[in-house]
Amino acid sequence: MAKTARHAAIETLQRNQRTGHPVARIFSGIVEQYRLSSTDRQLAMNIVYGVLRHRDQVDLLISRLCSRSPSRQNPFVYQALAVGLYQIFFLERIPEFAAVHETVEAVRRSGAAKKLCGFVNGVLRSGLRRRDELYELIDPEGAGHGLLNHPAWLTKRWQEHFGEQTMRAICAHNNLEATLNLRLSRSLPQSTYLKLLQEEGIEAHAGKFAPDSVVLPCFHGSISALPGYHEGLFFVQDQAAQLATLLLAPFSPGRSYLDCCAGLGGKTSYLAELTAAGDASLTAVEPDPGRFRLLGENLARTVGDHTLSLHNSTLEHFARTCPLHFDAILVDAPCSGTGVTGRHPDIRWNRQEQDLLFYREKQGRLLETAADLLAPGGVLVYATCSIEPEENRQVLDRFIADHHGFMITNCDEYLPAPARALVADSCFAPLPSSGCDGFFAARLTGDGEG
Ligand SMILES: C[S@@+](CC[C@H](N)C(=O)[O-])C[C@H]1O[C@@H](n2cnc3c(N)ncnc32)[C@H](O)[C@@H]1O
Repeated sequence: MAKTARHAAIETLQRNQRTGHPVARIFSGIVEQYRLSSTDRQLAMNIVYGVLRHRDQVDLLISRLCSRSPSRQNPFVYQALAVGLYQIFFLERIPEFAAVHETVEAVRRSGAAKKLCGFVNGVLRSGLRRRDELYELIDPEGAGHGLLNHPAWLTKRWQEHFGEQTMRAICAHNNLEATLNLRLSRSLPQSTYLKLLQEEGIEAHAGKFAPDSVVLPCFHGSISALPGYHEGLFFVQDQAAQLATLLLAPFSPGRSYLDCCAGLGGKTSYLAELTAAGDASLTAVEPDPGRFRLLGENLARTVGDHTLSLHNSTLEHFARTCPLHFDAILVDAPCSGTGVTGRHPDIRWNRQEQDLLFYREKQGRLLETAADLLAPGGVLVYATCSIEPEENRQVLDRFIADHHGFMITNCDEYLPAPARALVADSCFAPLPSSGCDGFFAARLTGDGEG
């Protein structure tokens, strides 16, 4: 039987709850399995991300409308109720009838007993009838003031580190739909691309902080359909990630650069652009085979014939066999991702506080390994998309305590003027509420600074 957007949404949420695997990975498997049309894919993704961004509010609705609490519901039924109620209370463009009917139909097509379909139908209809009263209950500006849609351990530590007001601003930001951010190829003037988007009827503006960035505040289509995709004229990348790459300056001819944790190549490809004028050598390391394949594809699309040396291995393995030293090294370390839980809302529900200590150890080891590959007078940039001190300052403090030759140099002079407001204690440290992703980057230099 054909599967629909609602079924894909319910199934994705259920698998995410059961396995803790990233929603993006689960969803792309489901899209392929169900052969969803692009419209259904878009709707299903909106619903999944929306439910995760409004989890506390949706759970409160379920508690009010059912005698059983969310945790005691059958998992498929629980996610079906969440999907139905999210559409009724948050997606204005979906007609009420479709929200209820399509959700109940998805439950029926999953093979659920008639009684369960009737139960879901009854709860959703009751939600519709009591909509005004329930809206008030979940309104964060009113009765729902305590509903932050983040786990308590995370809001508690943000409150301690940043204060109540900033913690609330971060949560409010994370609960909004994320913008799409592009980094343009340096061969393409920002004004030309903005005009091109305008001609296509796509709303866009220049990024506030990063010089090569363009922000699409409400784009819902396919990225490969944007003008210039196939010509490699842009890379999807948040402004914070773009700015962190600038810290590897200087980009002068003849220097050698190493990207230790290249991932999908966002920063590698920017580095290739920044060094394109000179005769620089660029090396990138990424152990995950799937990411390494995409890294190759992304670089082929955006960087063209720039000479790059790519290694599908861990940094530790690479370091054991590499005879070279590098003038500038980027350690964009694996992390908890608490700075990007607006863009990836599943992260907030899948992480636990003790994960931070696991990451801290791994990040420390990667930084140590990278430092051994640094040429005298070189620059070492340490970065994460976490806003937790364990993964940022604590990693640096431990590293500097063991490596007396290293010190943190102020990021200020390597960033464009508007981004300097995002520097704290010499490090680049924007919070998610600042207008770009939450991020952390420090620029370290050894004896005889480069
Ligand atoms: C934060 S992501 C990097 C994002 C990337 N720099 C970008 O801009 O798109 C961290 C990456 O580190 C990789 N990684 C994990 N363990 C590693 C190791 N031991 N050595 C090198 N890379 C590692 C992960 O596979 C992941 O792709």
